[in-house]
Amino acid sequence: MKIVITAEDVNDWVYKGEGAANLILRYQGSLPLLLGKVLRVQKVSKDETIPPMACAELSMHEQLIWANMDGLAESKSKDSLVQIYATCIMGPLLGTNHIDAGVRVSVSREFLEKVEVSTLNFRPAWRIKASKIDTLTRSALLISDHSVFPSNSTFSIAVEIKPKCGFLPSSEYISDENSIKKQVTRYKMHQALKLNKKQILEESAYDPLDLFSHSNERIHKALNALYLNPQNNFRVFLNGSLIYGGMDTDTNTHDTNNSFEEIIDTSSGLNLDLPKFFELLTEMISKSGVLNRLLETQKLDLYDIEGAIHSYYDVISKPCPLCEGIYDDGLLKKYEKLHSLPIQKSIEIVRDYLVSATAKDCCLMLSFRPREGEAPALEKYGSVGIESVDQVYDYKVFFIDLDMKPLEKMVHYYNLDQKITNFYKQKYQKLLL
Ligand SMILES: O=P(O)(O)O[C@@H]1[C@@H](OP(=O)(O)O)[C@H](OP(=O)(O)O)[C@H](O)[C@H](OP(=O)(O)O)[C@H]1OP(=O)(O)O
Ligand SMILES: Nc1ncnc2c1ncn2[C@@H]1O[C@H](COP(=O)(O)OP(=O)(O)OP(=O)(O)O)[C@@H](O)[C@H]1O
Ligand SMILES: [Zn+2]
Repeated sequence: MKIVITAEDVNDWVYKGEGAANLILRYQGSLPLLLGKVLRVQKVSKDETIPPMACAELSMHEQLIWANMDGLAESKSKDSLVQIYATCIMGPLLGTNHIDAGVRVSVSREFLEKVEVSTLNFRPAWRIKASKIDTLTRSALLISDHSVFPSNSTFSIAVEIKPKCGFLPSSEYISDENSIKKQVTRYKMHQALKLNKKQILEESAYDPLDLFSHSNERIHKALNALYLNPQNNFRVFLNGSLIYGGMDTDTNTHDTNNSFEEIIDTSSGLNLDLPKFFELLTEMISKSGVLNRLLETQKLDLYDIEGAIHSYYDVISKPCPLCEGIYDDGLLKKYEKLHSLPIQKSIEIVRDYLVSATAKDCCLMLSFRPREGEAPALEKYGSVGIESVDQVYDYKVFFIDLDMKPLEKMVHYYNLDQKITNFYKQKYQKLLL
């Protein structure tokens, strides 16, 4: 059945959240087909000088990168691109059972225009300033609401985590002056820059290396740090409604800690105090193994942006402006080695870098509910228990936001990397003085 969403349906769709590139609406109407679904609507930047937020149609060079990749290069619309990319490229890497590419539905221009107005009061001011709904597009993605555990039970809890990059790079192409990148995580260094730009109120103590470690103690520590300073890395939903963390990165949610603890302990019927809540999450993360696959995919970035950027210029057949300004013979030799690789190898380096970028930016949605009675959950769900609680929980884990990153973002990646590293080095040097 072809689904067409028109202006008459606007009251059935309410704001759920948004990222930089998409706005998410939750269905609150009565059509059984749409119950438990969200609609992912594309946005456009209000600043025309900023490159597109996501690939619309593939550029000539992108077609080179994604040639022979399951119909990607031939894909004509952005939605089908998003779907094919999530299913065919990210699926095999992350596990197809953890991926939901959704279905494309038609949306009318009037519907999108009305959504633009109806969501205004719910959107963070800085997001409104930066972007608006793309009213020129004619389709959107209908996806299951993964912040709800699909069952008849009375409630479910979901935790959304944006883990970011979980390893320290060791590429030989990182210049000596940036060797700090091999010792301090990108997340930590970026926090310093974000604080300086007033994008956050305080630096987070979250260390992605803890979350990706195989130590339950360190995973627990990471969750605790995410909880204390959630930014856009941690959110909790009760029955699909946000109860902890915000859509606003600089919202300080410390005041809401008490009510959150009360919800997970008594008022929701979950009966978990905070340490047990984290213990349970830790079990789900460890048992599901999803972070292992995510890390492997992130590690496709073997060359670091300091290496991959040179291959990028070969792919787009432009002289490398970076090599023109390097006077260190040793370093120049290394980069020349990259420039002399066969074009297929350069393409592979850039493609792997982009796939890794998606894996460094996606979110995990872990949803669970206490099992009622003896009945085991469906096979596709996992189950966990912790010693301190006499209860089994059924859970599922889904990745969200597995969008392809545009090739032309490579220059932005290089510039941001240098900015983050230089700022951190400066700060670090100041501290040593
Ligand atoms: O570069 P980063 O690490 O800051 O990541 C960007 C994210 O910032 P973060 O640091 O997680 O707050 C950024 O998130 P926010 O807008 O800050 O919530 C986006 O996810 C962006 O991706 P895209 O432009 O939507 O494709 C992300 O850009 P990509 O680098 O993933 O392309
Ligand atoms: N399928 C889903 N089920 C439940 N909630 C979702 C779903 N998809 C997205 N969301 C919510 O909406 C938010 C924004 O969605 P999404 O990450 O897809 O946006 P984006 O613009 O692509 O993000 P980014 O800024 O990383 O590019 C998520 O952080 C999550 O809270
Ligand atoms: Zn070069």
